[in-house]
Amino acid sequence: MTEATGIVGEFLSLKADSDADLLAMQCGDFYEFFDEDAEIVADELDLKVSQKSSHGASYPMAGVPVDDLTPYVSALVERGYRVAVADQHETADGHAREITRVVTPGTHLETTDDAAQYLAAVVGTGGDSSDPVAGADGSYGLAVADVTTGQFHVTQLDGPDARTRIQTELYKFDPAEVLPGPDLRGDDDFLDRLRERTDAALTVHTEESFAPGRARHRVRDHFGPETVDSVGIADDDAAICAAGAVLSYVEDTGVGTLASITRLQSYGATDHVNLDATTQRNLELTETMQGGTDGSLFDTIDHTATAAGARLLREWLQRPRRDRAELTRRQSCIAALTEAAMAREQLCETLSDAYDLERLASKAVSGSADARDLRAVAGTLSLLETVEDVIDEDDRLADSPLADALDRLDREVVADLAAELDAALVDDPPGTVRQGGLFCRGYDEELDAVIERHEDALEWLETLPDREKETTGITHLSVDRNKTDGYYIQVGKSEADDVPDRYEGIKELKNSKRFTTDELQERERAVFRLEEQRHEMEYELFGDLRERVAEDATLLQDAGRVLAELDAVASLAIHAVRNDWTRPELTDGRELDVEAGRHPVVEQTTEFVPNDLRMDGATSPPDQERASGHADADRQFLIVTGPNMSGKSTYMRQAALITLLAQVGSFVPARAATVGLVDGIYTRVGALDELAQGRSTFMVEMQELSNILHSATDDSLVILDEVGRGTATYDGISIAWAATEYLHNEVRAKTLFATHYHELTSLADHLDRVHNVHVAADESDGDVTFLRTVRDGPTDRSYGIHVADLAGVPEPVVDRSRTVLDRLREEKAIEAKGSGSSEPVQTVFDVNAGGFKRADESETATADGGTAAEASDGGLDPETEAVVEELTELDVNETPPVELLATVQQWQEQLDDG
Ligand SMILES: Nc1ncnc2c1ncn2[C@@H]1O[C@H](COP(=O)(O)OP(=O)(O)OP(=O)(O)O)[C@@H](O)[C@H]1O
Repeated sequence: MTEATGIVGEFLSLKADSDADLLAMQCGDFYEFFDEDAEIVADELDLKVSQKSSHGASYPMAGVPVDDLTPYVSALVERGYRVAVADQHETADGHAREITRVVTPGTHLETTDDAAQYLAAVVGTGGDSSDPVAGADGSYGLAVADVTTGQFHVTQLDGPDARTRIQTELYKFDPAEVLPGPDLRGDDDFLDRLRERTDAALTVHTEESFAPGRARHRVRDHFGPETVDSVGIADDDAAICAAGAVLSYVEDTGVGTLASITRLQSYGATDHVNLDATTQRNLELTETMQGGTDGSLFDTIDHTATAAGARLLREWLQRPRRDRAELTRRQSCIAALTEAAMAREQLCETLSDAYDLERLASKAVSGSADARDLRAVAGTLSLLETVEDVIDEDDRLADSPLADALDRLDREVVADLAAELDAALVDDPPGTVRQGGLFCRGYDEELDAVIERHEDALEWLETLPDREKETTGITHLSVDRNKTDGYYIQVGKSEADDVPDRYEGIKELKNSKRFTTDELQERERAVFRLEEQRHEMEYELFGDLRERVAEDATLLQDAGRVLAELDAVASLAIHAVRNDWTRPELTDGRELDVEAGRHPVVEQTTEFVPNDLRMDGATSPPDQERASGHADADRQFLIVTGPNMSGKSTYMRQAALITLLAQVGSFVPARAATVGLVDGIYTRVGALDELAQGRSTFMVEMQELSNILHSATDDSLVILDEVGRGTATYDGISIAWAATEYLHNEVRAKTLFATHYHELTSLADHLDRVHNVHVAADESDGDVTFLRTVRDGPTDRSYGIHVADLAGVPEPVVDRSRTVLDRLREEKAIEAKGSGSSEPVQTVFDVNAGGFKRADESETATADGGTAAEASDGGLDPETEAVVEELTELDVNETPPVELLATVQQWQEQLDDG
């Protein structure tokens, strides 16, 4: 094939120079995609493909009008493509095109999603990555930016497990795009985990941008050397490398938002509660286990009025804090708002008119804000005054930290900017900045003069029809304008012959004729000239105004943050009031004492039975405890037993969510609660279907357990649901047993452990801080009533068969299971039911003797002694015999319960067939 030339050739060569997945190239009034790109785009966005011939060859082509590019690029980026945009500009000899920006998932400014959109770089220095579970020593740096709001967070983790911990840190941001440092690009384990845990696009950014010298220079250059020192990362090479790479990437993509990244925020490993991705998923913080957002914690408690408020609230849930002062501050704001009902409503009503100032700041900086955006800035800034009034007028709010939040802003500068924008822009400006109509009179003298002349000229045109009618006597005469003919006089056909000589015909239509005159042409030229002049002047003035706003980007970000914070605490107050939540007492101890606690999500849809939870704070130091050997020490490890479906998981998640909400600064669903602040919440939640999925899932379960045992500390909260269930019973019990001992003796974390292994309950007799609780149920006449009440002590039995019944397992199997269970319980014998004859012959498995006997036989035969054959001699058909044989070989203790049920069902079918 010959090489493409002309416009397609230009497209292909630009494309080859970029590392984007797709290129949109401006060709006059359209952005075109050619060749393969055209096909991909047409497919993704349902565009029409046409053919472009170029020097004998034909290429697929798809295009969108210039003004419509943004939504198309957004849709493509949201589908994971990196889209380069080549703009056309005029040159002395025609025009030229060049790539002006590459829009990527992490630098996409026009996102339609209100949630934060993070671009992250992660860098490792030193350490050995050969141990995938424990991670490696060394230093790992993470920099995370949200170009849509200008947020920029940096951290560095060192020492043991730094690699694993930095990954956990990364997942918390749920990044849209990740730039792995040079050392991590070949690390399959790291990349695999990243792909598993996030939907982030992985991008290879130039190695030089990660180089320590260059990165340090860039970071200092961007934020100022003092900032780097003052936020305490001057010596953190890994963090600096990551930060430098992010800045360089944002600059290279050319989306123009680099300047909106104004504040370097560094945070330490101890600022936030450790919440790994598994725990975020298990606790359904922002998404449910099924993947939807409805029914997540965020969905339940979010009553925010603004997108920025919702974004902040979500961030609070994903990154709970450990700083008691900050949490108490949030609590005090919420407390004041819960009491001041009227003021709260006024505040929310005011906030509902607020726009997303953080995002508007980024749009101003990147030059993409239009006049409506700047009007929104003005309107939102002026709301601050109303907000201040609302707070001032209610003593409870005025005396709370809510008032201090506003004081963080330089109110004079805010007022000046709002006033300037108000004076500049008309109330309802058009959505385009190139066609004038943006500015108020009085803003700029020169513009006013042009506008006046323009309007005079327009008035002459508007009054022209009346004058012409009068001088010519023509009745059906109008003056209009269109793109091709410009201004024209239109006369009805019947009078078209009566026009004066000065009328010059330009077009004939079915019922009318169009004319122009010398004077009209002259006036038209004047109008066009003035129009163009006005558009240009307004465009230029608007550019200046936008730059002026961009200079105040930090102020807008701060103001946006304050409003978002007010919105988030107001939302938490609303939820607390509506659901009767209470302010928890926060302590630096280790207790978790909840009176009449509820599950924040389940209580929305269920008549919830509240439950208490008591885990003690003070702990005797390990040596003292060992020395004393006393058995009734503190209560810090609860083994939760109870029937299936009784509410064990709900109870444990409730404990985790109450702790989490307390560390968000929120009120909690309980009558009263004292929460000792934790450094991390770790959960391992088994799903029943894992049984069916086999060994690999068990492997995952064990990896999660391993992570918990490695990461949790004595300040953590650990929730274990059914650990060890994915393997044979004895293995499972042993693992659960050993994990309990390790957590109790070595890790010493506050732990809740739900289990069906009744054997574990005896650990309470051996380990000081282990206590049993159970979710009570009532059983009478074979019916189980779930009481949903948690009581001290272990449960006395399991109710699995009742659940099998509820789940619709066929009646015969359920009945049969009951019999089998009764027999097992009585440690008597299981009978294998025969069929085929009117008088079923019973073969009996004697649990004590481990062998079979005929029901009418008095002697027990041993399992290995050929008894089945003897029994068959006594009249068993071959199907029954086969079942009996299988039954003989089945090890009840080694078989998971569900499998046991399935086997019983299969036997029944076999016997029925026989
Ligand atoms: N305190 C409560 N009040 C009302 N309903 C509850 C309560 N606790 C749990 N439930 C409801 O009971 C059902 C079962 O709860 P859950 O899944 O916690 O049971 P489980 O004991 O963990 O079950 P399994 O052992 O089968 O995993 C859920 O539908 C839940 O909504």
